Amino acid sequence: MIPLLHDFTGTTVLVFGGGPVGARKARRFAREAEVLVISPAFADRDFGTAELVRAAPTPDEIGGWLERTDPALVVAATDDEAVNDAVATAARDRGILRNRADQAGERDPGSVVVPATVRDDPVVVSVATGGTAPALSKHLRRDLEETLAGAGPMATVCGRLRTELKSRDVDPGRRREIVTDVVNSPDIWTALRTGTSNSCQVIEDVLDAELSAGGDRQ
Ligand SMILES: C[C@@]1(CC(=O)O)c2cc3[nH]c(cc4nc(cc5[nH]c(cc(n2)[C@H]1CCC(=O)O)[C@@](C)(CC(=O)O)[C@@H]5CCC(=O)O)C(CC(=O)O)=C4CCC(=O)O)c(CCC(=O)O)c3CC(=O)O
Ligand SMILES: NC(=O)C1=CN([C@@H]2O[C@H](COP(=O)(O)OP(=O)(O)OC[C@H]3O[C@@H](n4cnc5c(N)ncnc54)[C@H](O)[C@@H]3O)[C@@H](O)[C@H]2O)C=CC1
Repeated sequence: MIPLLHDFTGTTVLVFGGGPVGARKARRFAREAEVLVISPAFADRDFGTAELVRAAPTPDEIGGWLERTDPALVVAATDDEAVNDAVATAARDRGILRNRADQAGERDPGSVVVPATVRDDPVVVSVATGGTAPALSKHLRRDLEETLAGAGPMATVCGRLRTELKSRDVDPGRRREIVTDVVNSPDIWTALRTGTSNSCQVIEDVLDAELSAGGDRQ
């Protein structure tokens, strides 16, 4: 399987199963998509902004739900294997992405897996174990949360610097050098992590240093 980032904005994600696993998947996709959770009962969990629909479809009713809701992705997270099978088959027949929460290993072409994910926007890192050890994915995700502290603001700094340097016609070689030095600077990482400097201050400092160095060179 090959990891990709998929934009779900403006799409519907349909989740079958309102247990803890359905809730976790619903929360995940609700940050971007309209999520509908279909289930006869709902665990006392956070489903994010998902819409909860009380129903217990039989396997031969699953296709109808897909036709009516036209989802970009369907999640099979019920405790009924026949229903999960029907969800996977109905989605495959219609060319819709599908995620089975109750299976690992061998799966249909076109199926997707949900990795453990750390976000410090705009940075995102995901971990998967080929379905072998989801608990390990979770463990590594927690470790990565610490390693990645400050990565979001660092990405913001680099992005704004690139724009600023381009608009000032700094040559591409020098631009790359400046951005690489910023990414490798332990002082800037510490400043962003501890909050002693924010992104704007770091950008201002780097640009000031570059402009005065440019002045010296002339
Ligand atoms: C294949 C996959 C399909 C998919 O769901 O996409 C899948 C399948 C299964 N998971 C099972 C069990 C557990 N899953 C978790 C947790 C997570 N599982 C997630 C993903 C995936 N799980 C995909 C593969 C990812 C990979 O390759 O690593 C995470 C990363 C993402 C998310 O779900 O959001 C999320 C952590 C999120 C986080 O915290 O960051 C825990 C730990 C816990 O709950 O605390 C346990 C119990 C401990 C254990 O068993 O390891 C079982 C057995 C069920 C049973 O025994 O009945 C199956 C089915 C089977 O193996 O047959
Ligand atoms: N991928 C993952 O991360 C994990 C996957 N699992 C697997 O996922 C499945 C779900 O896990 P949990 O949420 O803990 O189980 P659960 O048993 O707590 O919840 C299952 C939900 O499915 C609903 N349901 C039953 N029949 C249905 C139907 N016809 N249509 C729609 N919903 C229906 C139930 O009302 C219940 O809300 C488990 O059977 C297990 O195989 C379990 C742990 C982690």
